[in-house]
Amino acid sequence: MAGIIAPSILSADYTNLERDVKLVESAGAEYLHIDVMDGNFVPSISYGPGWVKQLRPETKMVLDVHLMVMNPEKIVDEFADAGADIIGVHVEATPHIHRALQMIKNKGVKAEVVINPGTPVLAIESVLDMVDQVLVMTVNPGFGGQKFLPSAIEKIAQLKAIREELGYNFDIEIDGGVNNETITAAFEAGANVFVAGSYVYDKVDPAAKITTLKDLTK
Ligand SMILES: O=C(CO)[C@@H](O)[C@H](O)COP(=O)(O)O
Ligand SMILES: [Fe+2]
Repeated sequence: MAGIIAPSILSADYTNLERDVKLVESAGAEYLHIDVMDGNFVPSISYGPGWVKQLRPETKMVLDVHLMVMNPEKIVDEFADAGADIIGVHVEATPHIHRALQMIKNKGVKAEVVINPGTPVLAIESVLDMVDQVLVMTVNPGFGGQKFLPSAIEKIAQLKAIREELGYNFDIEIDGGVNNETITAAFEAGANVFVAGSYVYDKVDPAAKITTLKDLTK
C-alpha cells in the first residue's frame, strides 16, 4: 500500500488557506497535518481548537492534529470535539501519557504518541499496545523548514520490529524535513505516514510534490 501523505498546514499561505487546503486534497493527500503549538512546550504559538472546528467542514481529509503543548490532557477533549480524527501527544509533555491517550480513545478519536529526536523508543514501550499511530519526530519540534535528522531511522526500524513481534497495529508517522530525498530511507525502515510542510508548500506546484512523495512510497 502506498504511503499516506500528510501536508503540514503550518507552511501554507494563511491568506489563501482555503485554496491551499483544496490544492493538496485534490492532489491526493489523505491527511492534513495540523501543528498546535503553545509557546511553552515549543517557542511558537499557532492555532487552537476553534480554528480546527472552522476547518473541519472545509475538507474531507483526515485531520491529523499534532499537539506540541504541555499537559495535553487538559485540552484533548476540546480538539476531539472540534473534529480532530487523530490526536498526537508528546511523551515529553506530560507525566500522564497513559491518561492522555486514554482520554483521546474515550472520545472515539485515534490516539497517537509522539517522541522527540532525543527520546528513545523505550520511553513509549508501555503504551504501544493502546495507540493507533506513533509519530517519530525527524526534527526538533517547533518550526517548519528544518533539516531531517537521520538518527530517527533506527527508531522507525525498532518500532516496526516491536509491532511485528507483539502483534500491535499502529501506523508509523514521521514529521520534519521530509522531502523527495529523505523520504526513502524512512519508508524502507517502516514508516507509512509522511508529514511534509515546506517541501510541499514552498516554491512551486504542491500537487506535483504530493505525487512525487506518493510515487516514492509505493
Ligand atoms: O511539527 C512540526 C514542526 O514542529 C512539523 O509538522 C512541521 O510543520 C514540518 O515542516 P517541514 O519540516 O516539513 O517543513
Ligand atoms: Fe507536526
